[in-house]
Parts: sequence; C-alpha cells; structure tokens
Amino acid sequence: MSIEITGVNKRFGDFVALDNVNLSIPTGQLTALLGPSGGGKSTLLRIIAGLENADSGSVVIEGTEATNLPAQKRNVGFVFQHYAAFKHMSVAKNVAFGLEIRKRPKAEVKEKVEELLGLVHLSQFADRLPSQLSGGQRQRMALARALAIEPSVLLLDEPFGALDAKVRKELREWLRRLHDEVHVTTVFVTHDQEEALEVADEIVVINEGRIEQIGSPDTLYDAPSNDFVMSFLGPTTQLNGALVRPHDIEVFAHPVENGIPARIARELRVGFDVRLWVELLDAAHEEIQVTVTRATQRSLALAEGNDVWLVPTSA
Ligand SMILES: Nc1ncnc2c1ncn2[C@@H]1O[C@H](COP(=O)(O)OP(=O)(O)OP(=O)(O)O)[C@@H](O)[C@H]1O
Repeated sequence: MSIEITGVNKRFGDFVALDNVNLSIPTGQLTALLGPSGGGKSTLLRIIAGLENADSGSVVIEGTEATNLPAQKRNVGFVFQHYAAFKHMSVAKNVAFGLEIRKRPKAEVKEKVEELLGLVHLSQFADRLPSQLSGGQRQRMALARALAIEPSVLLLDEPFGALDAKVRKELREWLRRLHDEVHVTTVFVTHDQEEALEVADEIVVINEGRIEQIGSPDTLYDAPSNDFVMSFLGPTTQLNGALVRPHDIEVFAHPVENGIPARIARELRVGFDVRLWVELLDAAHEEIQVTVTRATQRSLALAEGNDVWLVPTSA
C-alpha cells in the first residue's frame, strides 16, 4: 500500500470535518476522493500532504510513518485549482524549480525538464511566461512541476476546477493517459461524479467527514451501498418505492407483463438522449423521469400524451 490512513479525526472548533477515516490507497493507482462540497475531501488530502495536522490517527506513506513529518519531507507533489506559478519565470524554469532548489546537476535538470514538458505536451512553450499560457496549459505545467521531484505520491485538489467544461474534459482524458504512462500513485479530489467515473481506478465517496463507499467506478455505479452513493453517482428517480436510474427503465409502447402503466407528460431531447417525464397511471399519479435513446424514441414513436409501460431493468 502506498498510503495508509488509520483512524484520522479532524475538527475545526466544534465542527467535525473528518470522523474516524480509514483508507488504504494502493501504489500506482489513480484514486478519486469524491463528494459534495464541505464533505471533507480537501481536508483529507491536506492531511496526506502534511499541510494540515490530524487531531488523531496516523498517515503512513510508502511504509514511512508520516503523521508528524512536515510537508516538504513527505516526497509528495501537489497541484491545486488555482496554481501559483512564478510569474516572472519561464515555463521551463517553473518546472525546473523543485530540482534546482534540490541542487541537482544542471545537465540532469535540463534533461528532466525537457522530458516533463514533452510528457505534458508543452515543449514548444518552454520559453513562455505562465501568463502567456491558457488555463489548461497552466495546469499541465503545474503537473509537470509537481512530477519533477519524482514524488512517491501526487495529490491533486480539483486541478481542473477553474477551467471551462470542454477544457476540463480534455484534461481529464489527458490525465488518465499521463497516469497510464507514469503510474505515479495519484489522489485526486473532485466533486464532479463524471470526472471521477471517467478518470479513477478507484473512487472513495466522502460525505460529512465519513467514507460512504470505496470501489471501482463500475462497482459504485452498479452496486452503490446506499441511496446517498446512488444519488451522488448519477441521476435517480423513484419507482415503486425504490431508487432507479432513469435509463435503467425500459419503455414499451404496448402492455407487457409486469409493465407499469404510465403516460408521457413531457419530453426533452438532450444530445443523444431523450428525457421523458412520465406520469404513473396509479392512484398517486406520481411523475418520474425516464431516459431513452433517440433511436428508441424514434422506433417506438414516443410522444407527449402517449401511453407507455415501464419495466425497471436494474436489479
Ligand atoms: N481551516 C478551517 N477552519 C474552519 N473550518 C474549516 C477549515 N478548513 C475546512 N473547514 C471546514 O471543514 C469542512 C470540510 O472542508 P473541506 O474543504 O475538506 O471540504 P471539501 O469536501 O473539500 O469541499 P470543497 O469541495 O467545497 O472544497 C467544511 O465545512 C469547511 O468549512
């Protein structure tokens, strides 16, 4: 195990930010800490980094007891949402910084910086100033800088949080590929479930200072251990008293065995999907959401006012 967190508690005054957190993070894995704002993700990351002290409990990094080690002795690299670059230094100098203060030989620094800039696809920007980069390029520079010291652990706190949706998406795909190349143990804080599902090997869902569930993206999505995890990992709707995903409901245009009768009240096309609001034709006349593909909508000629029959497809 790369990071072992045992019995970590943290309060801010009366407020319990972390409540007896136990977590093992395997070496070489990309782990997402996912949860709603204020749930304690950043606090946990900062405790791993050594930027914050736990009130009790321990942190072991690569077999070394790190609980009382200062941040600079933990061999961790970090990147935050708003990255503080050295504004007057070139991109290459920013990346070299950690190596230069460690007094590495000049030739080694030069070689390493070139390699890192290649890795983050910024070779042609080596001589620019950080202000001459886009937001996404700046965060890639931040990653190169964090990786320069060859950290045993890379800690990322909402690294793409300040970027627009399109750049975020590009960078998360890029981060996944980068991780597949360098395999450095990485812990990534996000409140964006799609980001976690797309990027992480394993997701730790944190809410109100506690771990709700740990598992692979598929496990969390398909077998959430409670309603909180289920709702947090994607849209849900209530059907027959159970939470189901809107696209895990099959829609028929004719009566079927165990089909729940309903009527389409509204529909909205969102890209490939069509969202249907359907009114259940039982005593309560509850309205629920069902998502079908555009192809299904077309082949069944689903339209507002039509009667349909619903069958939940998930277990
Ligand atoms: N230095 C501090 N002093 C007082 N309260 C704090 C401090 N740092 C964090 N908190 C509180 O602890 C709770 C957890 O904060 P934390 O930043 O870990 O949450 P988070 O899950 O990372 O949320 P976000 O995504 O909004 O950053 C919050 O309610 C926050 O207000």
